[in-house]
Amino acid sequence: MNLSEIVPVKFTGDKMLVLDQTKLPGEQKYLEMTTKEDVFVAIKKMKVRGAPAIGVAAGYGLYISLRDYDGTNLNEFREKAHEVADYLVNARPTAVNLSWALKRMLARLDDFHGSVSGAKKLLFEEADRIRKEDEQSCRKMGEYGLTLLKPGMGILTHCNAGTLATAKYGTSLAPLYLGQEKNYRFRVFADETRPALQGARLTAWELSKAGIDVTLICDDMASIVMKNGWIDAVLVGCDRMAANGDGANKIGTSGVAILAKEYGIPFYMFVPTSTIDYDTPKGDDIEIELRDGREICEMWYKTRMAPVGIKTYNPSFDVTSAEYITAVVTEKGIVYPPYEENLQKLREK
Ligand SMILES: CSC[C@@H](O)[C@@H](O)C(=O)COP(=O)(O)O
Repeated sequence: MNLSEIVPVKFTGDKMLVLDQTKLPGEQKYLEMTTKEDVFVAIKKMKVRGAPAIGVAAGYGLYISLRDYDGTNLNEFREKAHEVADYLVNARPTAVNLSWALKRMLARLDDFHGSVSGAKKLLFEEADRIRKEDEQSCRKMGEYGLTLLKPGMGILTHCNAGTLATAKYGTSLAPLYLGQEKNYRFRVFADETRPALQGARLTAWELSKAGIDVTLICDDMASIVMKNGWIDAVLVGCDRMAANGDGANKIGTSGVAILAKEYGIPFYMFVPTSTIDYDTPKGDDIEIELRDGREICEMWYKTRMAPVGIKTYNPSFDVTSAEYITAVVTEKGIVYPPYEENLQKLREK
């Protein structure tokens, strides 16, 4: 498969299109985004999901929400841009790439002096730059990540940090794609990742489409595949890494990390620098999204999975404590503990 065939967010002509990931793997359907509400709902309902892809959607989303502004007053245009950003930033709380991308767009706009049409052009160009940089950054993470792996290794994944979650390649799946080009023959075990099934619906789909050997397991099977000796490394993405190296990722990730430590298996977290939040000192300070309980009981299945009216608790992410992370792979290189100190050094690179 050519990875360019799977693009979660794209601009075709003057249309912003989002691949509706809630329909995958059954249907590949693009939705056109024409308003800020379309973009907000697409992010909230996880039609576009994965931290970097959410950042890309936010960038283009800001642009499409403002391009029909028909005034000529730049200050008023800026105010509107801040209003739209304040709205979009609330679509989901955990992945820092959402606020990171919006802040970056607004900073460019605030520094700009010229016409409103020039400001619109600048916003589009900045959104496009965020997308292109993400693609390059994923490629670099893939190259660094591959240096940690050997041909034939067994790999465990959790959630989807693949091409569907980024501009291209993915973060933690990028080394698998680059390894595939070199005939590394990895054997991948993909956790299904309840409740939204990103592992089953998305990771298993994109890896198998690429011809990579992938076996789908339920989340509660991670321990047995580790015990069987089938896993040589765990590769996961990240939604927000605190300054001390604690990393929030899809619910269940911290359990996988604890298991990996128990079995002596390296646990690698792939974190573009756009996902590091230096303003958040530690994992406990990261807001964990709580989602609708219907995801647990009915949403992804044809029949109900639980009694009507059952109480639910549905946190969408958890924080893996830095002590369980063997290394953090970024586009600027691989970072080892002590994270507090070594993540800071990345800022100078
Ligand atoms: C490169 S994507 C990294 C993370 O965003 C990913 O692992 C993840 O947890 C996605 O969660 P989701 O709820 O599907 O947006």
